[in-house]
Amino acid sequence: MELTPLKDNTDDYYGDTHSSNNPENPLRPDAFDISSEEKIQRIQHHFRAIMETLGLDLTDDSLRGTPKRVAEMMVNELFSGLDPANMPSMSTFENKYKYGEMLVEKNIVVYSTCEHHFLPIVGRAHIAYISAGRVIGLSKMNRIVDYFARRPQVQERMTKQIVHAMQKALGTEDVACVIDAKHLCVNSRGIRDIESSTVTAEYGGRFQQENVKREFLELIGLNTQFGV
Ligand SMILES: Nc1nc2c(ncn2[C@@H]2O[C@H](COP(=O)(O)OP(=O)(O)OP(=O)(O)O)[C@@H](O)[C@H]2O)c(=O)[nH]1
Ligand SMILES: [Zn+2]
Repeated sequence: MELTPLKDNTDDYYGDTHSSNNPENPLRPDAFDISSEEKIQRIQHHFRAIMETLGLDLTDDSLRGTPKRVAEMMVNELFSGLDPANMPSMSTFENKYKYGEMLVEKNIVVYSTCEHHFLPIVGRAHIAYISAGRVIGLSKMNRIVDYFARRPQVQERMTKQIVHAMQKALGTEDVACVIDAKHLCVNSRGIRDIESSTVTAEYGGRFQQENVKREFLELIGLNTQFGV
């Protein structure tokens, strides 16, 4: 795995591929050719160079372990959702009780990372579906959010990915997801607006109908006067 050379020495790399229709994260074809252990070693090496470039003394007791700590955190925690091997099993069951209304799993905690600045995204996700014969274990909805959140992300893509995964698992289009999250890249740097948060929504199948959408938004406690 050779690293892509920078095009020049300027501040490029904001990218021009903010494609909203493609819910896949842009991954290199060789993304999983090397092991997690190898990734940790390489990131450790690069992060040490970043710290040294900043002028930090890596012989200091408190800083010595940081490159390894950061590398392990990235590969094993923050970005473990890049690896499809870590996709949670999405156990579904027969809808024996014939529950035909929407089911809402709300206030699911979201910890993700903004792919533009590598700063945290922190918020809540709300998921709903209407069974077409199968029901899903409640915790699986929390797990699927966590899986897609553990990637460098943009919120719009993450919202769509969650809906797609649920639709696939349940065999129905009738799935919706709303995410309300704070982006630390907006809150703690740049414009430094600590109050604003970002709301994204994806409505599949019957959730595109006004009354169904409204019921969902009312159940999760969002003011529907202006729609979302
Ligand atoms: N659409 C979208 N934008 C995001 C998300 N997370 C961060 N951003 C934005 O990505 C943009 C990157 O813009 P740039 O102008 O290249 O970066 P920047 O110079 O750091 O921008 P400022 O934050 O305005 O200082 C910023 O406006 C971020 O707020 C996200 O999940 N979705
Ligand atoms: Zn950002």
